[in-house]
Amino acid sequence: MHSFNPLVKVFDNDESAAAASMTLSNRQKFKQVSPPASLYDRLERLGFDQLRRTKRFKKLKQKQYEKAKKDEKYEQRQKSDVHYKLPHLTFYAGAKAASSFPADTLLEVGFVGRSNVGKSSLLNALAETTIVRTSDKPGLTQQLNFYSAGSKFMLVDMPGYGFAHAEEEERESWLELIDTYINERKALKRIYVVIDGRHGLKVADLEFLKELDKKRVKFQVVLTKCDLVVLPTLARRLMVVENDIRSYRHAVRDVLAVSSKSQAGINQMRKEMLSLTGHLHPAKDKPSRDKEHE
Ligand SMILES: Nc1nc2c(ncn2[C@@H]2O[C@H](COP(=O)(O)OP(=O)(O)OP(=O)(O)O)[C@@H](O)[C@H]2O)c(=O)[nH]1
Ligand SMILES: [Mg+2]
Repeated sequence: MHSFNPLVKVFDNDESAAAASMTLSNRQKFKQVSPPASLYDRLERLGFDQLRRTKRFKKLKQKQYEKAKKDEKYEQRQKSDVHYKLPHLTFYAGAKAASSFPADTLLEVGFVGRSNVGKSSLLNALAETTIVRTSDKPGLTQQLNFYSAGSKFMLVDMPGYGFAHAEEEERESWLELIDTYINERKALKRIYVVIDGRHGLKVADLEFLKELDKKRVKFQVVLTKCDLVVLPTLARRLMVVENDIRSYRHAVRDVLAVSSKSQAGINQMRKEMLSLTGHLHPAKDKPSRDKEHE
């Protein structure tokens, strides 16, 4: 007698079956991981202390967690927090075709990811600005947009991949443009692959990561919209995604967790970007009134 395989019954193509099997195994992986108290401590320091704890979490972890908080080192780390600032962001160029890419004179960091995950919002949060257009509807960014950070380096916002509602032709042309940019751009220092923290890596993401790895482009995964999950889910998500990308040779091992809405994790990401581009000059935190000015 044949054993029942729900994947064969429900899905009639390989990609859907792969998606389903990944979802199932992700769920299993999720149940299995047990984040250590030090991870909760790290997330709290990043600013995720406002996230809701579940009752189960409180029961399991609260003692360990409170102990970590009382730790002397934790107090010192809290006190040494500084506010990092990106140089003032201005729109530099937009490109619908490779022929319109500006000359690559400055180092660049690119932001890619599925539509609507929050790439453009992340640029705004990092640079403490609102100049990058965002929308609650997927597919707003339709070209490569180059933003100059105080003539020091560039942030490059890209259209989303895996956007189901765009015309097939349009989607293909966006992918081609992203592909050409990644293949040819000498100034490209790093790609940030932005993932929705509620969902983790999808099939389209894994395919994209595989391509990046083949191209030998250094990339780092960033979980965003992390304000929309509870703290134990975020901790687990981080562990699962970090495990999922272990086999990619060109992936940065640490996965970043951020929220453009609550600002959690944003300061840490700024610090890493400044360090990456050779412009890390920490300045003591200033009153918020001054933060709007360079
Ligand atoms: N709660 C929450 N919402 C967010 C966050 N980041 C972005 N959003 C919302 O998500 C929606 C999409 O944001 P965008 O920044 O336009 O997304 P995108 O990835 O640039 O989208 P495309 O340009 O279409 O590829 C907007 O409604 C944002 O307000 C976040 O960290 N938390
Ligand atoms: Mg966008």
